[in-house]
This record gives sequence, C-alpha cells and structure tokens, in this order.
Amino acid sequence: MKNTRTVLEIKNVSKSFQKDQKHTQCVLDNINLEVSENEIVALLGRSGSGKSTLLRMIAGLVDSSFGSIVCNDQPVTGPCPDTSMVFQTFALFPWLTVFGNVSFGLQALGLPASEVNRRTVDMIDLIGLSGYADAYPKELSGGMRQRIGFARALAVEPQLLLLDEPFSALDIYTGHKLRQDLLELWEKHYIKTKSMILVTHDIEEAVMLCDRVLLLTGSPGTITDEFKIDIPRKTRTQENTKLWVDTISDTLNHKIALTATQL
Ligand SMILES: Nc1ncnc2c1ncn2[C@@H]1O[C@H](COP(=O)(O)OP(=O)(O)OP(=O)(O)O)[C@@H](O)[C@H]1O
Repeated sequence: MKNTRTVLEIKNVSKSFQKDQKHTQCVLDNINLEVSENEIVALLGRSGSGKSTLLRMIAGLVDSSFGSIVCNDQPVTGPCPDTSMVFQTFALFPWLTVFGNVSFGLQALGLPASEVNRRTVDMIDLIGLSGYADAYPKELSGGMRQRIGFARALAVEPQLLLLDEPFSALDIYTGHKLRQDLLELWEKHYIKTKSMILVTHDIEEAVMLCDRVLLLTGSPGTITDEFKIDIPRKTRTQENTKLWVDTISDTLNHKIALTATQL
C-alpha cells in the first residue's frame, strides 16, 4: 500500500506586509495545502503572486499573518528544522569553500566535528562535486555552484526540500542534468528528503518533474487550480505531457488576465 503520511499541512494561511504606517498589502489569502510523503508539488503563478513568500513561510523565515503551518507534525513558528531551501541565485557564501558552504548548516546544528566532516564529504560526493571541496564558488561554473546550493540544503537531511526556481539561472542542458541527478538521488533514497515543493515559471519543467501542479493566482494570491500529473514520471515525454502543458498554460493565462481586469 502507498505510504501517504502528510509531511506538510497548511490551513487557512494568509499573509500581509506592512507597506508604510497606514497601508498593508495582503499578498496571500486562505492558502490550504497538504503535501504527502513521496510527492513533488509545483507552484506556478505570475510574478508577485506570492510563491516565494509562501515558501519562506513554510521554511519559517517569514511569519504567517493568519492560519497554521505544520511540517513533519510540528507547528512552524520559526526556522523549521525539517525544511531547507535552494535559491535561484544560489545564495552561497563566497568567502567559504565548497566544504565550508556545504557544512554550514551542519555546523549550525551543533553536531560533533567528525560527524560534520563525514556528512559534508558524503554529500559533496553524492552531488557530484568530488575533488572540489577546497574550491571557492567563484572558481566554479553556474551548474557547479547550484550543486553546492543543493548539497548545502540536502546535507541537513530535510524532510521537505523547498526549491525556489533553482534551475532557472542555468542553461537548458545544465538545468536538465541537475534535475535528473536530483530525481535519481530522491527516487533511489540516497537522500533523506521525503517531499519537495518546486516554485517555477517553467510549465514544462513542472509537468515533467512533479506529481501535482498548483496554480497560485488572483490578488491576493490563493491556490485556485490543481492538476494531477498521473503519468508515471519515468514514462513522461514532451509528446505525452503536451496536453497538460497546454491546459495549464491556458488556465494560468486566463486567470492572470482575469486578475488584471480586477486590479
Ligand atoms: N519582506 C517583504 N516586505 C514587503 N513586501 C514584500 C516582502 N516580501 C515580498 N513582498 C511583496 O509580496 C509580493 C509577493 O512577492 P513574492 O516574492 O512572494 O512573489 P513571487 O510570486 O515569488 O514573485 P516572482 O515570481 O517574481 O519571484 C510582492 O508584491 C512583494 O513586493
């Protein structure tokens, strides 16, 4: 029987930012979302619809104004130990080597040095950066830098990996290779991560990689549409997913146009 343990449960979450002394901006409204073990979920929406804000709220980096977020059975009230994030811009520490970057989160956990060392070396190998432990990010290509970003996030063994457009700054080939490598690590359980949420603007990427694609639309943003991609991941091709891509694209464009008329 399929394991359907819930890794993330978001209930009635809203978020407003204080713009100045008199004005607040409501960015997200009444978000409800469950993510199960063994799932990859995509979040699509226009720029500014609140996708990154939602990821940061799940990570506990931003407070929600209303509602509840529970990750791995624990309410998220601050930085969440069961999640980690990979960013579009890599967000590496340029003054640290590959080893320093990858071990950063492990050191913050206060683990013994021998454990930090072992897990960092293992993760550097697993992500395909063997031989580069002493290199600095500026000495490496964009694809290799993003591998550091993934290794840093995965080293702390998050249950839920939060991906904020992690492939969009890479060329098509490099992005494709990194996606395939990540999938392989996940499907073969070489990493402890159970589930992932991917924020992307690339509908094809979402359909090829994810079990479900959610649309965050409206102003303030809310989850308005869900598409279950029920073709086994391994058998997906551009041809047999084209209908999904076209349907999602049409729905998204329609919703964005609708929102524009309401603003
Ligand atoms: N810390 C903050 N303070 C004030 N406003 C914020 C803050 N963070 C985000 N916002 C506002 O919230 C809205 C949503 O931003 P967010 O970055 O979540 O959108 P997004 O959907 O991820 O956009 P993109 O696709 O361009 O990355 C924007 O209007 C942004 O200006």
